[in-house]
Amino acid sequence: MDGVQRSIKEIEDEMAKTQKNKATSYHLGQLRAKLAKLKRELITPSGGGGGPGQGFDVAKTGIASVGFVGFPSVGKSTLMSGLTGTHSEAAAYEFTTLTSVAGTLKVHGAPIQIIDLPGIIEGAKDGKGRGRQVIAVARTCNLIFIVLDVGKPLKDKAIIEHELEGFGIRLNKKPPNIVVRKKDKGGIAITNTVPLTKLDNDEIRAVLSEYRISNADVSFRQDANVEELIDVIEGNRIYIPAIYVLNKIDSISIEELDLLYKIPNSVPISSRNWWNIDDELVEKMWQELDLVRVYTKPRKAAPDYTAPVVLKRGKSSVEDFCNAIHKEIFKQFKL
Ligand SMILES: Nc1nc2c(ncn2[C@@H]2O[C@H](COP(=O)(O)OP(=O)(O)OP(=O)(O)O)[C@@H](O)[C@H]2O)c(=O)[nH]1
Ligand SMILES: [K+]
Ligand SMILES: [Mg+2]
Repeated sequence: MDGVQRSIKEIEDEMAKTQKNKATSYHLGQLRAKLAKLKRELITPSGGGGGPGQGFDVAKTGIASVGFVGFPSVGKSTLMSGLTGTHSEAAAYEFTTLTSVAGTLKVHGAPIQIIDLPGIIEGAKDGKGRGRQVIAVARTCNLIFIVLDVGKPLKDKAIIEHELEGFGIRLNKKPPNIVVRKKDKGGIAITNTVPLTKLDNDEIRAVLSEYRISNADVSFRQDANVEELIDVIEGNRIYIPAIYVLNKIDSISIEELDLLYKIPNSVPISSRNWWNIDDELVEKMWQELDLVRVYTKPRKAAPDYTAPVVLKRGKSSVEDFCNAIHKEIFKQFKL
């Protein structure tokens, strides 16, 4: 354990033995903020070597990208090869895949980049295995498939979520509706449009002070917790949708399968037998990517339904459309 990791452990231990109440909330707020700052050091190491993304970067193609994250041998490569036709080696031993392998899947006319990645293990974000590089690629994707083996305990799910969270990725969450507006003077003014049940003023002040913010208007428009406040102050969080792909259902019973359906945002599949993939998984992927198809209609002719222009929702203005076909067209359009 290096210095940073030891400090993290000390703070976590102290937080664990500190009961939350009025008297301790300032102190707990301070500890939370200190912890977040230390974790940031872990993921952005100063000095060369081992930086995120090294040797692993994927040239982005297509309209959106989906990255596969999971423990070794859960079936990521089997699924990726089947979806895209691009060969990614699959085998019964762990760490078969050693780098990123990208392919393309066409969904409703839109080319989607599918990125197979090496398996990750607990401690990945702290530099174990190739975890950092894997997570760094995942950070750049529009959607993450968290691939799990239904034959293994589902505690894997919590471990992977923790690894991604530790790298500033927020899964299936919206950016917190909190605004911190720094000023030159005037001290701290805290306002809220909804009651705050998870945070008190002391805790908020402790966090701000830990980040050396002494003059700011802070407005809460949701019942936020301390983590969400810190996320807004840190500012480098990435909000990505995730689907839990529960693979190898061919190896379990119907009763066990019923239980799996209770996991939110999940799709049980078998990549070996190709069950539940084309209709269920690919459709769910399409929904989560939230893409918009625009059909072009030549004058005095029927719309062309074979070649839609695909845009991201919220980025589907006439300008975005023109940009998608050709940047020059938009310039002409403005005249
Ligand atoms: N029973 C069953 N086995 C599967 C399924 N999908 C993959 N496998 C097997 O699981 C093993 C691992 O598959 P891979 O596709 O290499 O898994 P991976 O997650 O890419 O593994 P790494 O690259 O090592 O992380 C292989 O022996 C596959 O044949 C499935 O749906 N059912
Ligand atoms: K494998
Ligand atoms: Mg693989």
